[in-house]
Amino acid sequence: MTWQPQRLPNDHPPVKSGTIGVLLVNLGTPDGPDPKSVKKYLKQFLSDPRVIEIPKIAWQPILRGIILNTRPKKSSEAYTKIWTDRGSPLADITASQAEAIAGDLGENVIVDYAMRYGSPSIEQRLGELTAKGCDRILIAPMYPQYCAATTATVFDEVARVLGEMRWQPALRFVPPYHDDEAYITALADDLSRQIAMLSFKPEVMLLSFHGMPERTLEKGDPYHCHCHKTARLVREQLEVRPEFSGVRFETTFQSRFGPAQWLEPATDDTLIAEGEKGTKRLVVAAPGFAADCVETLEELALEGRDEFVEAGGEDYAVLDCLNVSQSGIQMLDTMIRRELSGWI
Ligand SMILES: C=CC1=C(C)c2cc3[nH]c(cc4nc(cc5[nH]c(cc1n2)c(C)c5CCC(=O)O)C(CCC(=O)O)=C4C)c(C)c3C=C
Ligand SMILES: [Fe+2]
Ligand SMILES: [Fe+2]
Repeated sequence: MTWQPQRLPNDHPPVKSGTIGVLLVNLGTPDGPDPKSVKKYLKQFLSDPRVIEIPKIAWQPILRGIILNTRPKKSSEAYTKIWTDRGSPLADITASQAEAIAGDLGENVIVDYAMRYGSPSIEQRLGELTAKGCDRILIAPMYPQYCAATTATVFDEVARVLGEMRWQPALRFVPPYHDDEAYITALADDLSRQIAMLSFKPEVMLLSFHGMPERTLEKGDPYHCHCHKTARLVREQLEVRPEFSGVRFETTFQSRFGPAQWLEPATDDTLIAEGEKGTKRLVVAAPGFAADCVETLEELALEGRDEFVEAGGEDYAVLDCLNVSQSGIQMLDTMIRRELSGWI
């Protein structure tokens, strides 16, 4: 008997392939600013062992018994102040970033965004991309500085989702870009543009990064070093520009959480110390955030102003993150094109 090729069953499902996906991933945000939505979000976020590195058996009773009964109310007040009719600024800006780079990469590339915690989830978006035929996917964690609590947890979740797929796409990840020339130049140009628009010339510029427990540094997390390298490279580009002549640069860490020792100097303590020692004009930039969020719009812009002014400061401004600025989108486009090399 001669060999016959095996015939496919008539009901073989149609399979789509040949498309490339790009998924921008940022931290996440509640679905609404109300305490219930914030509680749901914090429960998911703060249950991640990459974020709180305390054994589950010790941490879960504290989280469920104390934190989730107190923090949602306080955080909800902060979210209420920054919420817009387009929802959470973090999700809104990340969606706009995806939209802005989508057109440039060609018809065969689908660009979308996901939130590591909350929605749209990585699971949902990976499902949608593969259903649209993306058999190659580039994941872009929107964190310039590598940190286990942010960058690594995106990888963990992508791996978990792929673990449930029969036909997995080929995957690439955008590496941390804390010292990438495209990022440093975009930051320097955008900060210069914004400084030129201020009504005052600052004496001090704080470069404020999100904090981390200090012990993560001892455990080998490169986050602290990445932040300091970004700060040095941006400062080196800025201090030779006329609009920054005489400006003193300081690097600080914000958003302390819980009783453990966090990276120092703390942004809030520094704002108070600057006001008390006679600094009158101060600006803050937050280069570690790819998009404005509750930490920049509320903690820095609102709480930070009060702290500085109550301590004796006068003029205060928080500059926008790269968001969808021309420099920011050009930088994302450059990095994503580079990481898609050979695919497009
Ligand atoms: C940019 C990098 C970030 C690191 C590093 C990071 C570490 C980290 N964060 C918490 C706890 C909270 N963070 C919260 C908000 C928040 N954090 C980041 C980024 C990093 N976090 C962003 C972009 C945001 C804003 C989200 C938004 O919806 O706008 C919050 C929630 C707000 C609040 O209650 O204050 C918490 C809590 C820990 C414990 C941690 C490191 C271990
Ligand atoms: Fe955070
Ligand atoms: Fe905060």
